[in-house]
Amino acid sequence: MYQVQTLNHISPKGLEHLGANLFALDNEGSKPDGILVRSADMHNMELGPQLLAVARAGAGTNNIPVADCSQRGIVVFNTPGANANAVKELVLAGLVLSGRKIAQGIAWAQTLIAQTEPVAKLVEKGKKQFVGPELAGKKLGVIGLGAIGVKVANMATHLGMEVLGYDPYISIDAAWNLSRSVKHCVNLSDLVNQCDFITLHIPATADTKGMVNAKLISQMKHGVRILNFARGELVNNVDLISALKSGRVGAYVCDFPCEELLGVEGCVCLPHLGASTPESEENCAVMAAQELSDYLLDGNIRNSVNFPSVSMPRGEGNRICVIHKNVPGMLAAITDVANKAGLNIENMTNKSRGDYAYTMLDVTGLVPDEVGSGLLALPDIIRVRVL
Ligand SMILES: NC(=O)C1=CN([C@@H]2O[C@H](COP(=O)(O)OP(=O)(O)OC[C@H]3O[C@@H](n4cnc5c(N)ncnc54)[C@H](O)[C@@H]3O)[C@@H](O)[C@H]2O)C=CC1
Ligand SMILES: O=C(O)C(=O)COP(=O)(O)O
Repeated sequence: MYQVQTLNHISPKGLEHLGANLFALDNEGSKPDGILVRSADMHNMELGPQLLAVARAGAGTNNIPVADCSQRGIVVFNTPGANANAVKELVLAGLVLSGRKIAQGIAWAQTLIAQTEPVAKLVEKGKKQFVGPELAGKKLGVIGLGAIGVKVANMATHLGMEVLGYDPYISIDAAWNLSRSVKHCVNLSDLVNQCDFITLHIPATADTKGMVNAKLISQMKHGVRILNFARGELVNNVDLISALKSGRVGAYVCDFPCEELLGVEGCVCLPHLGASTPESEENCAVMAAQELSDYLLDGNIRNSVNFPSVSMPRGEGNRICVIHKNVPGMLAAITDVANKAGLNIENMTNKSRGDYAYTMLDVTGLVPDEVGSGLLALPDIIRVRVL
């Protein structure tokens, strides 16, 4: 029986994939084998030595100590693309919100109730303060053309916008899915200096944190409207607020409110609603639960952010799963331990990713305890499981 701890509300449709005969679900989870998480911050959590995997029901993994997990042989999964449509639809709202002063208009309309003049008359008199531009014919810059960025870029072409995209690491899949009318920018300056609207769809990493700062803003068009449905950390808020005050930035629509942004004119804050649809919550939960189950039960790795994708159909016999450093001689050392125990290796697979690698062996014959301890005694072996 595997213990699975949920750190956030996870759609019950996903949890159904963790059958009660094999998995015990627990919110408190004193010693979980697996963790299911959305945005809960895990950086200061103590992760026990028994923890095998963390599955993020969503895209961003900056709330998880991924490097530390890698060193300890904890596999971290996410659910690529599972909430992309939900975010795309909210970006559509964000585009309109950033131009048409809808949030300000709604807030103003609410104040009319207390006035002496008829509301309809006040509306017609006051509406001119909320005039804002249309999207059609304007230039949209999409920074990051992954699961969400591609959907946003393609959608904007259907709104009659001219779309420019920037992503130096674009995947082949994403490139195939991108509309041919999206213009490819090879550097960021090229994109930011001509766009009326700019939308961010990149992960928060050491390289991207604070990337929208005074320097980048100074290269943007006067009055540019910026949308951030990616992560708050991508933007230097002090620089952004000062650009909103000077009018250099016309509007900032952001899914990540924080103290300094609230109440700033021109800033529209949403409470991290990008993925908050029943459809997306269900998609993410189902995918995360399946990834976790597949790894805990069979050792297969799919959609991990820190270990390679490795899977084999399960046959008869036992499976030995080894997480190790990506250094020469490991395969020979691992198979040597299996041979010495008299095991016949029926199938074997090995893949590496950066500093780490993963090897799975399907063997016939009972696996004696010495195999596990023998493997763990080898240098550069991080974790061994016999399933
Ligand atoms: N507001 C919300 O509720 C949600 C926010 N997100 C955020 O959006 C981000 C993107 O999500 P997905 O599109 O699903 O991820 P993804 O991994 O499919 O796409 C990210 C893209 O960013 C690109 N990229 C990385 N560094 C870059 C850089 N310096 N410049 C330009 N491009 C760069 C990558 O090559 C990749 O194509 C997530 O990491 C997460 O932080 C994701 C889902 C929901
Ligand atoms: O998937 C992501 O990166 C998100 O930001 C969504 O977060 P959530 O699952 O709604 O807490």
